[in-house]
Amino acid sequence: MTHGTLRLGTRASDLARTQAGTVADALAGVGVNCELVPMTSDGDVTRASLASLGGTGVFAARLRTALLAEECDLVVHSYKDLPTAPHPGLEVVASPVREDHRDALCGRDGLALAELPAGARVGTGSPRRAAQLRTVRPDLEVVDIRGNVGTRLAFVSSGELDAVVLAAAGLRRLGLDEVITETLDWPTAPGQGVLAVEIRSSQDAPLRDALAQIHDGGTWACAQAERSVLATLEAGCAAPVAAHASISDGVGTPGPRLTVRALAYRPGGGEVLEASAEVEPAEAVTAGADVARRLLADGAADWIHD
Ligand SMILES: NCc1[nH]cc(CCC(=O)O)c1CC(=O)O
Repeated sequence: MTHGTLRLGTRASDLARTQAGTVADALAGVGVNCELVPMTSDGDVTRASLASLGGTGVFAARLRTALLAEECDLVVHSYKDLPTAPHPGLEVVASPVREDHRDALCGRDGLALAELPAGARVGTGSPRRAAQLRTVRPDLEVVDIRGNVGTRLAFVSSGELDAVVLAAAGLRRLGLDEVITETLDWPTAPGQGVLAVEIRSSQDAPLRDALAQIHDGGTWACAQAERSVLATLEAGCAAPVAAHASISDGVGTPGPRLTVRALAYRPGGGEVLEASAEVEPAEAVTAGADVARRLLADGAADWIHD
């Protein structure tokens, strides 16, 4: 690397900065110093719906523009928020070890999902979480919310909502574990809890070598399987789709196995399609595409694309 200190581009939210900070710390551990370059995107400054801003790629787009313009040397995304189409001139090259992939219920008065009274108001901005809530608890009122983690939690502390559902990863990274009243065991969004480090395709071997040292191959294989589901479904991160992969340790067996499970939910809840596969980790992408095609063959497209 020609530069002493690398410029690491991040969205400006507390969570994004914390995520970027974990990458900066990991790089420092392998002898590479970074300074954070926080950037505000349209998605951060408006209350308009994500769809009206041109979809879920708005957060990533700002960082990618800055990376291509050489305003920074690398950027950190939540893999969950990154569109599946590759971006010309850029490459996602590394993911550190995955944080908790699960969803978390943050309820008032310590309440778990089954303990919420009938008619309780539960906030989420995710069509997947809304469909899952409606399936498990059709008697609840699901309320569409937006905003960063602090804004969402404030709906509960203010009494406006009885609970919100958030990614456990974000809460844990922010040190907010104590607001979690239940970790939910339903399947989650492709890439949830995984960070994606992106650089320019033209960048040099020393940077790539440093990133290889903070990379986790198992996390990567799982994320690629999950994203392959999304790509094959031609779904965005706002689709009512869950995909989760995990890897067995391989101890006492011929080698590790990757299991990928994909689900599509009827947006109103109550109906779900499911497919899964178990393969060698090297077959992650093929397995993800395979389970997605089985969902499509079973009629998932109507739920995903409306
Ligand atoms: N779509 C917003 C978003 N993107 C990534 C995370 C959390 C961290 C992660 O999943 O890696 C969140 C917040 C949430 O879903 O509660």
